[in-house]
Amino acid sequence: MLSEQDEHLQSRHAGMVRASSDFSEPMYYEIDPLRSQSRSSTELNTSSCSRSSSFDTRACSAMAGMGAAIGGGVAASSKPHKAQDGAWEAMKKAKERDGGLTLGHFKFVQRLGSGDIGSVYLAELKGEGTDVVAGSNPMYYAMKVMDKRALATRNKLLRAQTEWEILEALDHPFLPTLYAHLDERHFSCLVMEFCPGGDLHVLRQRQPGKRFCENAVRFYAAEVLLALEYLHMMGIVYRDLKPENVLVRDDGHIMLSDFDLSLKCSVNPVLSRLASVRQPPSSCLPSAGASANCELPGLGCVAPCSVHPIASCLPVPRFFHLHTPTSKPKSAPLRSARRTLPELIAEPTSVRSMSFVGTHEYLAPEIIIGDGHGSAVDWWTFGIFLFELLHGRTPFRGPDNEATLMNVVTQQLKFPASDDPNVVEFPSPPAQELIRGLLVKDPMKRLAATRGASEVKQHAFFQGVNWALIRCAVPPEIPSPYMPPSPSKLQPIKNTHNHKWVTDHDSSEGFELF
Ligand SMILES: Nc1ncnc2c1ncn2[C@@H]1O[C@H](COP(=O)(O)OP(=O)(O)OP(=O)(O)O)[C@@H](O)[C@H]1O
Repeated sequence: MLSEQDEHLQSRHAGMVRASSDFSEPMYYEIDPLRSQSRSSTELNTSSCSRSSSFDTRACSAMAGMGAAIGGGVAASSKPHKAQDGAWEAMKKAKERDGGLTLGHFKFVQRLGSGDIGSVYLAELKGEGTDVVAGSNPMYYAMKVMDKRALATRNKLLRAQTEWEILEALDHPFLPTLYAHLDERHFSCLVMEFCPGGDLHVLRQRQPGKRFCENAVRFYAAEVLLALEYLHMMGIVYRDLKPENVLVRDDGHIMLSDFDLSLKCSVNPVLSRLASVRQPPSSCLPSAGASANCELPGLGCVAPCSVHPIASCLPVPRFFHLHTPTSKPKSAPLRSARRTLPELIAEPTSVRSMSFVGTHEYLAPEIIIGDGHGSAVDWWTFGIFLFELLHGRTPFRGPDNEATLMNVVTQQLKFPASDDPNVVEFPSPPAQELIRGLLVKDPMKRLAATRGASEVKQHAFFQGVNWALIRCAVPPEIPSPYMPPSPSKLQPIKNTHNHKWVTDHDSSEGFELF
């Protein structure tokens, strides 16, 4: 018999409910009635289902855009934060040497997964990474391969185009680097950074009690928060935050993936003087005693208030400022100077979309009600994400999708009682307060609705996080180095759209697609 968790896991990639987009014109509507509850992303349009001429025009220009680089392989524009990246250098070298990139430059090693608009493969750049001294050090990439005909017949061209445009604009340590876009006759391919650590949904299943300790949650949430902050600053509302879309890099840091449901809009970042910094209730601040108990020598961790055993798991991320009872208290002028530091507010507050997009358990009430939504939906999903990482389930999940949606709109948020009789409160009071602030049903009253990420960063739950140095912090878990499957274990790939797939099981060449 399958446990609830296993069933939940099984249904993650099956069962799909999708339809239109942010363009006012609806495109299609598909439902898989066999699945009562799925974790797939949703793209439903609440209006009628006729296709419009304006869609056709935009879809045609999207198709033209995607075809503009046929055969050449368009490398994404410069990515300053990838200056020292070997994968980036190898790609540049191959491109300069051969005057462009094609699918022929890659050896396909295995299928990593598939989503609504394409499949993602692990691909190796042929002939690169072989070093006489260091030996063979293959350059791996994740390649999202989209069948252009399938995209066109399923009205997904604009989705694919949006994802490409967004990926091309990104340059952030916790967001994917687009190394190249290959536009071949049948396929449109996005070549991105490969994350060998899987996703946070899978990683959570491996934790004791299938939930992360609070320190780990703080680490992952802090990195996701920085990624969301950057996206909002770029005028991108992500709309699909869930553990499945948070991938783990080889160094244990995260990468937010999957932008085909994102919304692009304009934003006007402003620098404002803080009137006051939200101070946590004194009961939430780590006491000297708690700090002494939970601190590991040399790790500089501010321990969370909770004394739950899960919250004290090891290793403690090394991304907090050192707070010890012996730390010199900050002087009053320094404290007041910090309080009046200018704050960057880059929240695209004026954006409005009527689309029904997201994942059922993560949908914000305003999306379900259909009142129009904006960037506040990302703060709602951030609250659900925190809850799920801490508790191993989302707060409003019902027996089926319809019940889930009803619960999101009507049910009060409740934290499950701790299964440990010695623990009075889990998660810690600051974690509960943050989640409550994010899961306010009225988007106007939701935490971060106006001041965005800055407001969340100042919350007591993140107290002591060294935001500037998170990238150098020690993550809760570092994945083991990636080992490619032996050629005999490679599975043939189904050709679903009549294009030619060649599998080569007898050689170490993997398989290729044409
Ligand atoms: N850069 C990557 N490194 C490693 N695995 C990846 C990478 N990108 C995607 N994957 C894997 O491929 C799968 C498919 O990804 P994709 O972004 O196409 O769709 P999805 O997130 O599953 O679904 P959808 O687009 O329908 O919401 C993911 O579930 C993930 O496991």
